[in-house]
Amino acid sequence: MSETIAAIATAHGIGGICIVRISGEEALSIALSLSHRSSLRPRYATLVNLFDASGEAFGEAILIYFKAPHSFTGEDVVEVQTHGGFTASSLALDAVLALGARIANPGEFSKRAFLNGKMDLSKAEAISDLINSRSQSAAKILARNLRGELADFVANLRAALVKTLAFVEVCIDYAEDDLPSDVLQNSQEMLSQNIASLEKITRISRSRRGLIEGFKVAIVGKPNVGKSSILNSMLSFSRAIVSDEAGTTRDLIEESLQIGTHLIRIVDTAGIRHSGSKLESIGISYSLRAASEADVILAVFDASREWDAEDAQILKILREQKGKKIIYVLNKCDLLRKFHPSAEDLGDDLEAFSAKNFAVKNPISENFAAENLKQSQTCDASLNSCAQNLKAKNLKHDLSAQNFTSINSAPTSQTALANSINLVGQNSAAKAGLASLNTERATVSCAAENFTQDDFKQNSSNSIAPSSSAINSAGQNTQANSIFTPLEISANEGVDQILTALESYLNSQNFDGLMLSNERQILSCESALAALKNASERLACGELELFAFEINRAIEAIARISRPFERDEILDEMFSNFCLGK
Ligand SMILES: Nc1nc2c(c(=O)[nH]1)N(C=O)[C@@H](CNc1ccc(C(=O)N[C@@H](CCC(=O)O)C(=O)O)cc1)CN2
Ligand SMILES: Nc1nc2c(ncn2[C@@H]2O[C@H](COP(=O)(O)OP(=O)(O)OP(=O)(O)O)[C@@H](O)[C@H]2O)c(=O)[nH]1
Ligand SMILES: [Mg+2]
Repeated sequence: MSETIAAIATAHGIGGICIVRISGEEALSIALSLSHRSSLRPRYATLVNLFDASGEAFGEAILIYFKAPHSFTGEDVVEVQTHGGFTASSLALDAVLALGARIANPGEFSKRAFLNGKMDLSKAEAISDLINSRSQSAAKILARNLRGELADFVANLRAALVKTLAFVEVCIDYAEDDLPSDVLQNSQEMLSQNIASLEKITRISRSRRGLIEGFKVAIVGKPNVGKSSILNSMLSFSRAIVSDEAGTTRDLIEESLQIGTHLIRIVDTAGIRHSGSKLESIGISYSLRAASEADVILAVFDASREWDAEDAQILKILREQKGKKIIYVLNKCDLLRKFHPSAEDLGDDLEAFSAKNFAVKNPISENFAAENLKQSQTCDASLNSCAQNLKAKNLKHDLSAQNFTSINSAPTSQTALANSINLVGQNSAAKAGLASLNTERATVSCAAENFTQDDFKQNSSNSIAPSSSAINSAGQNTQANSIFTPLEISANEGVDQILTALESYLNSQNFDGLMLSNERQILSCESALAALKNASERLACGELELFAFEINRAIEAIARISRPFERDEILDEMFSNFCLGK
C-alpha cells in the first residue's frame, strides 16, 4: 500500500485561494475527519468547516474528491481549497498530516501519475517545464507536448523500429538464398526515413532551445562604442557601468528581458581589442565565448570615430560566427559622423553597411507527423508479409510488450512479432491522431527557418538596393552573416529599433512545430540516431544480428523520452526537479 501524501499545491505567497492536495488510499478518510463529514460526492465542490484534532473549527474550505482512478494521480485525491495566504493553508496541511498523511516530495504527485499510467514522461516534463517557463512562446510549445504530440512522435518511431526488427528477424530465419528480395531494401528505406526525421527534430530542437530557455543575445564590439549604454537603455535601468574610458566592462553582464512573447538573455561584453592588460584580456576571451554561444549578436560600431583596425578585427570575428543572426548597430549617430568605411574595408560585409533592409520568408514545412505516417505505411506492407511468415512457422510466444527491451540477448522472431503485434493497436490509434494533426498542420502557415546557410537561398538578392541613408529596422533572415544594414541609433534614442529587430527575428523563429523541450529528450534522440546509423551500416553489410542489436538500442533510447526501461534512476532524477505539490 502506498502512503498517502499531502502538500500545498499553490505558490507560496499572498493570494485569494490555496490548495492542499492529498493523494492516496487514506485521502478520503482524512478529508472526512478533517471536515466532520460522513461522505463526499466525487467531483463536486463541497463547502465545509475544517476541524483540528481537538475538534476545534479553524477555518472553512471547499473540498473536491476525485475518486480513483479518475484523478490527476490515478489514486484517490482530495483537494482542500482554503483561503489564501500563509496561515489558512498551513493549518489545513498540519491537520492533514496529523491525520496520517506524510508530506509529499517534490514531483511526487506527478511521479505517481506516471506510475499509474496517467501520463508519460514527455507530458510530465512538459508540466514541470511549463511551470518554470517564463515566456508565452515556451508555454505554447510545452502545451503541445502536454497534449501528447511528443508522446505520439515517440510511439510512431518506436512502432516503425519494432516493425523493422520484425522484418529482419524473419530474414535471420531464412536461408540466405530464400530471402524475400524487397525486405532488406524496405528496411533500409525505413531506416533512412527515421534517421532523417530524428536528425531534423534534434537539429530544430537544439537551434530553438532559446524558445524555452531564453534566446542569448550578445552585445559585441570594440571598446567604448557604447555597448553598456545600449544594454542599460534596453533594460531601462543602469545595470552596467558606463564611462568614456575604453575598457570599462570586464565581466560578462547578463540580464533577462521580455520582448513580445519571448524571453531573451542579453549579455554585455568587454570591448574587444588587443590589450596589454591581463585582466582586460580575460574579459575579452569571455566576450569571444559569449559571441560564439549567442543565438543573436548585436554588433556595435561607433559612428563618431573613423573606421580602424579594431573595427576590422570585429568584422573578422563576426565572419567566423557562421550561420548566426547578426544585427549591425551603428551607435552615436547623434554625433558628427566620421565612420565611413570603404568598400575595401568591408570586403564581403559591404552590404551589411550599405544595402537596404529587407525580409525573407522561407516557409519550410515541419511535418514530422507526415513522415512518420509514411514510414509506418511502408512498414505495414512489408510487415504483413513478415507476420504471415512468422505465423506460418507457428511460433508460440509471450506477448509481453517489454520483451524487445532486452539488449543482452539477441531478440528472437517471437519477441519481434509479439512486439509488432502489440504495437499495431497503438500505432493505429496514433495514426488517427496524426491524421488530425496533419490536417491541423496543413492550415498552419509555417514560419521562416534559418539554421544553415543552405536554407537561405538567394531569393533575397533582388531586393538589395544600394543606399547610404539612415535605414529602418534590422533585417530578417538573409544569407548568414551578410546583407544587413546597420541600425543607426544613439544609445539614448533608437534602441527601440533594436528591440523591434529582435522581436521580428524571434517571431520568425517561433515556428509552430513539434520540439524536444529539454536536454534529456535531445540526448535520447541523439543516441537513438547514433544507433540507427550503426544499424544502417550493419544492414548494408548483411550483419543481421548486429543490426537487430542496434535497433534495440535505438528503441531503448527513444523510449527514454516517454517510458524509460531504466525507470528508477531516471524517475528519481527527473521528478526531484519538480516543484513541491506537483
Ligand atoms: N483544482 C485543480 N486545478 C488544476 C489541476 C488540479 O489538479 N486541480 N491540474 C493539475 O495538474 C491541472 C489540470 N489537470 C488535471 C488532469 C487530470 C485530472 C483528473 O482528474 N483526471 C481524471 C479525470 C478525467 C476527466 O474527468 O476527464 C483522469 O484522468 O482519470 C485533473 C486535473 C490544472 N488545474
Ligand atoms: N554621444 C553619445 N555618446 C554615447 C552614446 N553611447 C555611448 N556613449 C558614450 O560613450 C562612452 C562609452 O560608453 P560605454 O557604454 O561605456 O561603452 P562600451 O562599449 O560599453 O565600452 P567598454 O565597456 O569599454 O567596451 C560613454 O561616455 C557613453 O556616455 C551615444 O549614442 N551617443
Ligand atoms: Mg561596457
